[in-house]
Amino acid sequence: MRVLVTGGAGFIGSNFVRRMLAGAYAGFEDAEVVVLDKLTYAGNRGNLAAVLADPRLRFVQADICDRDAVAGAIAGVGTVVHFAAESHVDRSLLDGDAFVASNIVGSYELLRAALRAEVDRFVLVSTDEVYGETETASWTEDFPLRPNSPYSASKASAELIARSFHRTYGLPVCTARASNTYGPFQFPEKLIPLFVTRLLDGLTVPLYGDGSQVREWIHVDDHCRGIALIAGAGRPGETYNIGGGTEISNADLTKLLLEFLDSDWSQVRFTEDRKGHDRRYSIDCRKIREELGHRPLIAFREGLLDTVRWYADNRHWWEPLKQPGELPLAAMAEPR
Ligand SMILES: NC(=O)c1ccc[n+]([C@@H]2O[C@H](COP(=O)([O-])OP(=O)(O)OC[C@H]3O[C@@H](n4cnc5c(N)ncnc54)[C@H](O)[C@@H]3O)[C@@H](O)[C@H]2O)c1
Ligand SMILES: Cc1cn([C@H]2C[C@H](O)[C@@H](COP(=O)(O)OP(=O)(O)O[C@H]3O[C@H](CO)[C@@H](O)[C@H](O)[C@H]3O)O2)c(=O)[nH]c1=O
Repeated sequence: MRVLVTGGAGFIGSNFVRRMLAGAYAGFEDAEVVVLDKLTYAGNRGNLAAVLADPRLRFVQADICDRDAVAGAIAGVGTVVHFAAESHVDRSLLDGDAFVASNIVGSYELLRAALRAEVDRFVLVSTDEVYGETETASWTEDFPLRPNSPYSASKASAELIARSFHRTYGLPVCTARASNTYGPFQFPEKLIPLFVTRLLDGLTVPLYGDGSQVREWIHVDDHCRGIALIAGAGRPGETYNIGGGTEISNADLTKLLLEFLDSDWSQVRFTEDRKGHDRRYSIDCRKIREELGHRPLIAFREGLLDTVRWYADNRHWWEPLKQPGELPLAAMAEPR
């Protein structure tokens, strides 16, 4: 069986490819993997260093908007797992162009190619951010989509196009909406790797607003296992939430990171809030648990501590990725 993994050189995609080639996913033990990745600022061939020499892996550097490249990469593929996207909310607030191109147009191109290639399964990796924000409820899959950032709106747009391909043409699409994901190889722009790498450098960390916003966190291994279960046995046309079950405010998460890194609250700088900042994300994951037997296996505190250790041990990986001054909100952070 051949599996096309778009965005396989990014954070979650590279973890997924390494685990798949290690035989971690039932039904995919003999899979050949084609990685299709443009290698944007967030993509790094080195993320796949452990498996690049594996003869079952083919790496194609191309844009998912490139029709001919996509047609070439998808030939002979049975399952598509579509991770490739612009993924950082703050960047989408500065400039949405790449988000519309990659997340909407690119997803359309892949769906179009998957239809022509008659694939058996197309997993669209979406996000819980498409629901917007919630005060008290935990979202089930049938909650309305109310995305609030250009990023989440672009992801919701891809979902709607995918839905139309299922309804109109019968393309066997499944959609996954996972919560905030953490673990090794995450680009040091998202909260956890940004704060960990800055604290390792002895710098302050920029906490947006009053730090009371709540996110639900899942370890990347638990997220990827959910995606593999959906790829193997998800029902076509269905959407599955994948959550970690740990809700925590950004301020409390920051306290944990300070504790792990022997730092204190004087390292925290409150900054201007993110525009349109969603207050709370929370998902109900009964559907994937009952249908596919998925539940998170990695406890948050242990997973977070392992992740902190990984960044401490892998400075050579993140040191070249530090980009002072590029992000809009980096203006609020001290220069590196
Ligand atoms: N990180 C999270 O917390 C999280 C949570 C839920 C869902 N997701 C979704 O999971 C997917 C992966 O997220 P991530 O955090 O690993 O992202 P990432 O930014 O680390 O990686 C994205 C990858 O996609 C590639 N890419 C981007 N545009 C491309 C294009 N036009 N053509 C080909 N490749 C392209 C990049 O080079 C990179 O390798 C995304 O679809 C994201 O929306 C992320
Ligand atoms: C980068 C940064 C973030 N924050 C806050 C904003 C959020 O409330 C919270 C987490 O921010 P981020 O790490 O950027 O993640 P968030 O915006 O929630 O989005 C993530 O989680 C989503 C899933 O919920 C994914 O779809 C996105 O791809 C992923 O980036 O921390 C800060 O307070 N300071 C910061 O410097």
